[in-house]
This record gives sequence, C-alpha cells and structure tokens, in this order.
Amino acid sequence: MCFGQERKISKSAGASLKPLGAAAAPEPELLCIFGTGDLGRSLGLRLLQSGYRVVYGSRRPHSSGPLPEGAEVMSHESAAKLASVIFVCVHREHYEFLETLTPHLEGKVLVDLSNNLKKKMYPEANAVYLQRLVPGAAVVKGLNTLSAWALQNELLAGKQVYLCGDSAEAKQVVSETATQLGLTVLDRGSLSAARELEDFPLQLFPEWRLPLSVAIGLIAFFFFYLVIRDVIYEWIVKKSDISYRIMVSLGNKVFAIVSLIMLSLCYLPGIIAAFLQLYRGTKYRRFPHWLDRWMLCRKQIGLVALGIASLHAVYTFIIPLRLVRSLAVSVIMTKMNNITTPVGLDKILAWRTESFYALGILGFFLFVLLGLTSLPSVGGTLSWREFSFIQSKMGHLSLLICTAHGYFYGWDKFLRTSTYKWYTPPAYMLCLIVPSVVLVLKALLLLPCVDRTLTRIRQGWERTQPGEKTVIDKATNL
Ligand SMILES: NC(=O)C1=CN([C@@H]2O[C@H](COP(=O)(O)OP(=O)(O)OC[C@H]3O[C@@H](n4cnc5c(N)ncnc54)[C@H](OP(=O)(O)O)[C@@H]3O)[C@@H](O)[C@H]2O)C=CC1
Ligand SMILES: [Fe+3]
Repeated sequence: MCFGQERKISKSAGASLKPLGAAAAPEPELLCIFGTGDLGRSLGLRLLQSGYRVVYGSRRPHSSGPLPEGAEVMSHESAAKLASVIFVCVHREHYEFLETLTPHLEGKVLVDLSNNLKKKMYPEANAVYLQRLVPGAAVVKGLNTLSAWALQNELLAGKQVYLCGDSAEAKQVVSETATQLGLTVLDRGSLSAARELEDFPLQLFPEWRLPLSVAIGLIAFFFFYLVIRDVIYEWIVKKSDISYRIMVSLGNKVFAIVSLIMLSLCYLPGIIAAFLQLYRGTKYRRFPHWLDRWMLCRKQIGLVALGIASLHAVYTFIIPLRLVRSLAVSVIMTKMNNITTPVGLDKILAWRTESFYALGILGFFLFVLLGLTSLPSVGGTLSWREFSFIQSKMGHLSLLICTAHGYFYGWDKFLRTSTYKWYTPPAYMLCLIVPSVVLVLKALLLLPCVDRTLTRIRQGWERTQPGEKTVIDKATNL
C-alpha cells in the first residue's frame, strides 16, 4: 500500500467526532528503522519519546543488542512490510542488501541518513545510489546533519535540518516527523541536492572559521609586536632580560587587546551597513558579499572575544599574586639595607587605578551578559525588543566601558615620548583605534537628524536619486 493512502486513512479516522470518553485513542504511527547501530538506536529512542511506534529491521533480530524500550526488532523484510516510512541507518557500503528487498519497498518512503568520510568519495551521492537500487521507493535525503549523541541527549530543539527528494509527498511525510522531533526543516529541493547535503557534516565549524582565523591572526600579530617592543627592546637597549614576562604579563596584554578589538568587530559591520543605507537612501539594495558574511558571523566573533576576555580576567587575577611576591622581596631587601622612604598615597593615581579596575569588571560583566543572551536557549526566551536592547544598546555600552578601561590603562602615557620605543606606539594604543572609531561612528548615527533618516529608511522609506522619479510621482503625473 502506498504511504500516502495509509496516512490519509488515519487522518480521516482521527477527524470523525465521537462522544468524549468513548473515543479509542488513535494508534500512533509505526515507523521503521533499518540498522540497530548508534544512529538507529538514538533515532528510535527519540521517535518513541515523540509518540511514534518503532520497529527495527536487522540482520540479526535475535542478537541485536540493547534497543530502546518499546521498540520491536525483526528481519528487514518483515519490518519493511509493516511501515510506510523507513529510516535507513546503515552505511552506504552495505546498501546492496536493499536490492533484495525491492518488492517490499515499493511505494515506501526511504529516508537516507548516511554520510561519507570525505567529499566526492563515490561517483554519485548516496541517496541517488539508493534510489537507483530501489527505483520503486521515494528516497528522501535528510537528517544526516544530526548526530547520535545529539539525538540521545535531547539537543534537538529548534535545530535546523535539511531535506531533499524528488517526491514532494514523501518530503512532507518526513518533514512532519522531523517537526514532531522538535526540528526545523528546510527543503533543499530535488534529490540532485543530495551531494550538497552529504557534504554539510564534513565541514568543520564553518561559521567559526572566520572568527577563529581573525582571532589567531590578531593574537599572533600582537604577540610578536609585544615581544619586539617589551622584551627584545629591553634586552638590546637596556641589557636587561625580562623574557620570563612572555608567559603571564605579555599573554595577558595580548588577550586584553585582542578581546577588545574583536568586541568592536562585532559592532563595526552594523555601523558600516547603517552608513551604506544612509548613502544609498534605501534598505532594499543588497549589501556587498563580504559585509553579509561578516554580519552573519557576529555572534561567533562575540563568543570568541568573550572566551579571550575570560582568559584576560583569569590572567589579571594571578598578576597581583606575582606582584605581591616581588613586592615582598623588595620590602625585605629595603629593610635589609636600612632604607626608609616615606611612601605617600598619590590620590590621582589611586583614582585612576580604582576606575581602571571598576571599568574592567563592569565591562566584563556586560560582555558575559551579551554572550549568555546570544545562546539560543536564553535568547529564545526574550522578545525581539528585549533581545535587540541587550545586543545593541548594552553591547555598545559594554564596548564603551571596555574602551574606557583601555584609556584608563594608558592614562597620560599617550603624551610621554618614552612610551614610543623605537618610534612604535604601545600595543594597547593600537588596539584602541578600532573601538574608538566604532564608538565615534555610533555617536554620529545617534545624532537626531541622522537617526531619524536611518529609522525612516529601515521602515521602508526610499530617497529618490537625482534625476530619478519614484513610482508614485510617475503615477500622479500621468
Ligand atoms: N552515528 C552518527 O552520529 C551518525 C551516523 N550517520 C550515518 O548513519 C549510518 C549508520 O551510522 P551508525 O549508526 O553510526 O553506524 P553503526 O556501525 O553503529 O551501525 C550500522 C548498522 O548497520 C547495520 N549493518 C552493518 N552491516 C550491514 C550489512 N552488511 N548489511 C545490512 N546492514 C548492516 C547494522 O545493524 P544490524 O546489525 O541491526 O543489521 C549496524 O548496526 C551511516 O551511514 C552514518 O554515516 C549519520 C549521522 C550521524
Ligand atoms: Fe583589562
């Protein structure tokens, strides 16, 4: 029997009205899984928990190992006869056995979840091969981006999965099941897209690649910049070896600098986009590809920046411990040499230091808040307005505070010539450039006249270019 007919019958049965209490609960739909391996077991467990009945088709029905409670196991042939939708959780290399089952798979939906170890491993996509082996079935490729681990640990809520196949009806059936599992389904078209879907899981952290490359590039640049200015300079000019500082002090400076630059890189693309919209006088023209790509990985840039800022926080905690030790040593030395120097408190210096720490702590707190709200499980509980308030307003505030933290660190060192070793500015001055530019540009966008125009553009208003007439003008002139 065709899968479509079976489903129609069960739906119409469910729709007939019966008195309360007298209605027999409709029997849950029966789904079949071929293969009792890792994926088969995890998928079966999740399907059972979502209210389906599950039957396994196995080579060894009597010794198939522990299966989810409530599932039945039998031969492939018997299982295929019972269900209209079959999830094939077997490696592609073993697909030949399906050819012998062709008569029992006629009119059924075969869901191909297989993946390969590398791209272009076989001349044709696994799902296309499966369709060739079983021409009478409707093959749907999909759900292959899930992992057995995620299925077992209920990490599916809202996760996007892809489907493709030549039968719209078959895709609809699989899509309904996936939605029932809490997944969000995206139809990628006909079975010819199967190769693309099979390549997805082979990508290693695709959306993290750019942020991580930027972070590594910045860390490497500032590390060498600081080694040259702080260690090599001291060694050559002052003949003093302070290379031990590479481990903590230098690392701490690098992490502080890179996290601040990366935080500003989260907000820079939004500002460039706003100026582009103001310049173009419309929001309906596409942004350049590089800007689109940059905007799409802002969350990852922010999370990498947060990770690096956390390292800076931890390093900052251990630096005083080291300083206290050096100070203790110097006090002992002073006492031993009978030197007594009255020490007065420099109030300005004290204010600067206190403000520097307070801004650092506050900035880091807001940074953590931004990171937490960017997680789907937290962000999903916020309304759009709450989310944009935290990510935009609090985000810019966090950038402002962290940048001020940097300026307090520099204080009046900007004006001292001794700061510019070998005519190069200190690294923290370099790192303040991008955040300062972002903040100045943001302040410009907040000017009432600019803000008003931008808001109008974002609400759909379009400025006509010189010599160009709007559709409305033309219409009224007619
Ligand atoms: N594990 C994962 O997280 C994911 C896996 N996948 C894909 O799912 C498929 C299965 O993966 P996984 O469950 O990890 O693999 P396993 O090796 O754990 O299980 C494969 C199952 O296939 C069956 N099988 C093995 N050899 C044959 C054969 N010669 N003929 C018929 N059936 C056979 C066996 O079941 P039985 O003994 O009952 O017959 C076996 O348990 C693969 O294509 C994989 O790429 C996709 C996404 C995630
Ligand atoms: Fe700091």
